[in-house]
Amino acid sequence: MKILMFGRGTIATLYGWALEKAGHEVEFYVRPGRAATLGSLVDLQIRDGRARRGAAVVQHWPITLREELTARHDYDLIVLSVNHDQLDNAIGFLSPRVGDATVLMFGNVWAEPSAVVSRLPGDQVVWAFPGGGGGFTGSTLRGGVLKNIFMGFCEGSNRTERYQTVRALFKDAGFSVSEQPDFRTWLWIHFIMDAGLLTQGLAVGGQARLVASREAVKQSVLLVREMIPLVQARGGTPGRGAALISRVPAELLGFLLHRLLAGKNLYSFIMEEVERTGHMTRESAGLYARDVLAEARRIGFPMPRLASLETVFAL
Ligand SMILES: NC(=O)C1=CN([C@@H]2O[C@H](COP(=O)(O)OP(=O)(O)OC[C@H]3O[C@@H](n4cnc5c(N)ncnc54)[C@H](OP(=O)(O)O)[C@@H]3O)[C@@H](O)[C@H]2O)C=CC1
Ligand SMILES: CC(C)(CO)C(=O)C(=O)O
Repeated sequence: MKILMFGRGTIATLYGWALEKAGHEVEFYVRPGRAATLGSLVDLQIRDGRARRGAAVVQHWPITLREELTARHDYDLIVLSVNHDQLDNAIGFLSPRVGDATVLMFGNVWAEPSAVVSRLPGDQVVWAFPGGGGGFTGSTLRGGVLKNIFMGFCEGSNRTERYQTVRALFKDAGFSVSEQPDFRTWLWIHFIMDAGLLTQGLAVGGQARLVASREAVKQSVLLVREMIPLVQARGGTPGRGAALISRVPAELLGFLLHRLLAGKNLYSFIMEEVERTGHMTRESAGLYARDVLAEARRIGFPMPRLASLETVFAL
């Protein structure tokens, strides 16, 4: 398969590498003028959750950057993994250039998913979310991929041939796919979990401090708990996981989440690399809470706990 990763960001590079290793032809679209600065080599210092014990990968990886994309391209798949506030712009650029490619939406979304992709041909859009992460320092990529990725359906999308092809692409590359039928709600719940953790991280002076404190992790659970009804108010249908967050004592949830975040596992390693590389600035981390609070205010939904931390995440 011929694959275009949109941008040469963290997720695009991690999964571009994994897909190229699985035998596909992978290229990166970067903004005009960026190829020379980015260079055609990435230093990978990552861990691969598909291998035993998340084996380390240290490799100089030559990549192909493209600064141009016309509608007459021959890519089978375009992987769109940009920050949620960059989606509108990226899709505006892509919409007249999609051609016959499948577009894989592969990152955070907080707006209405069907509205986000409304300028793309609906039957060419497939939804997924990465199970990996990290960040760049210069041309060195630190982080990793978990074995699992998430896929699912938003309004108007379903188990089409294109969906099956993308699913098979990842499975054949050694990933396991966790299928979430109501992907719209899944994306929103994931987003508020990011918002809770990132906001509390900002409140205590960084994700490393958050992870070191069971109390701070518990506070992030309370933030997420407050946000779940907002997802419902927007028409989402939070399932069992969200019900657990709402009902299980925060002390216990804080304890369990703290164990996951502070434990020696690939997920906590990846989150440490996000922090260590400075991938999230104060501004980008605060964006999650700003967007959640803006939506709450837009629909008149009270969110006192989050609002009380506004000075922490305001611009
Ligand atoms: N990093 C992580 O640990 C994780 C990230 N995610 C999610 O995955 C998504 C991608 O994140 P991540 O890879 O970290 O983000 P990055 O900021 O690392 O990468 C985004 C890339 O997209 C490029 N880009 C954005 N808009 C355009 C455009 N219009 N034209 C050309 N290039 C563009 C950016 O280029 P430029 O620099 O020129 O703007 C940048 O290279 C996000 O939704 C994020 O929340 C999910 C799990 C973990
Ligand atoms: C790691 C983080 C918060 C930042 O990129 C992220 O985007 C995610 O896990 O969804």
